[in-house]
Amino acid sequence: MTPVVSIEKLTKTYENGFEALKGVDLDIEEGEILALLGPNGAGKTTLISIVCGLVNPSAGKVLVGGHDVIREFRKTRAMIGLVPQELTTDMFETVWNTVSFSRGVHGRKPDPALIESILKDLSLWPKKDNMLRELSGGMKRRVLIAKALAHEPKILFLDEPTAGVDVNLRREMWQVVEKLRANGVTIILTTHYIEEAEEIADRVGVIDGGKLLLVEEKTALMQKLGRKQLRLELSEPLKALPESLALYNLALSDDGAALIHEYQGEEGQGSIASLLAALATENIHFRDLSTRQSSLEDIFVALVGEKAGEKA
Ligand SMILES: Nc1ncnc2c1ncn2[C@@H]1O[C@H](COP(=O)(O)OP(=O)(O)OP(=O)(O)O)[C@@H](O)[C@H]1O
Repeated sequence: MTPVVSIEKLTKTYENGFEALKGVDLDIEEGEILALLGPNGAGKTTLISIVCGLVNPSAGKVLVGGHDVIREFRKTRAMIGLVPQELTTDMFETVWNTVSFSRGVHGRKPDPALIESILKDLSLWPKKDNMLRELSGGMKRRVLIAKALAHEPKILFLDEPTAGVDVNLRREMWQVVEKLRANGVTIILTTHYIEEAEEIADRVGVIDGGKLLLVEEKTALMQKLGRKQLRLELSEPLKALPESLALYNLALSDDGAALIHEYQGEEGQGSIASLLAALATENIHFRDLSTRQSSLEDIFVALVGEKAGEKA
């Protein structure tokens, strides 16, 4: 399938000499939700801005729907909706006018029925005649999305859609994103919240220092890099691990009261059965057991290191 966005060897050096992107290659498939994760200053906004034609690349090529974002800017921009972090529109304007105006800016003919359905989808319909300043923070965020959708883009970029919002609103935003995807919109979002990527993305890209460290299916990524842990609470504490258990990836807790077995993805099933048998042979009994799977956050921190850990 031809990617809807194709980014090739993209670099960006700002005027002050700062290299914000260092050769990024990325294909985005139609209809997917891609989450770009990365610490502050990683290059996420720069990347999005280039695709949206707001920042010029230093080298490389970006195609949107097969069109070059520089030479065919009008065509590519018309296909893209961009949801920035903050509302910069006139706070004394009404919701209806703000969203309708945005359609006009992109050269599209007025379509009140469409604006109505966008506002209804985003639960903004009852507020259509309210001024933006009269809306709650969450409603303002939804107006940003409505504005970006008013010209019927095929691709929607969301720059940190849930930064600084409460848990309920975050869940609500995720539902909005899901609904858009169901309508066939391709969605690219940047986020600091790993939980967000874990929850809604089909694929996850990790950017750090201007480089795309990886981009992979979320579930495959978690299977491949995610570690699992089995913890056995022992009936009697142990002073040391018996030698016969050395071949299992086992650790004894500091107080000797628990055994911790780490394994990767699917390899575990077989090893757990034989570990339990070996414990029985050694006459080691346990009173309880629990398992834990490493999250996308663990994977991300391991990849990007402490810098990301502080942010996450
Ligand atoms: N106009 C500019 N001139 C010089 N440097 C810039 C400019 N814009 C961004 N940068 C630098 O490029 C790097 C990448 O910035 P960018 O905004 O793309 O990061 P980001 O991943 O979006 O970060 P954040 O999560 O904080 O929004 C940063 O170090 C930033 O200081």
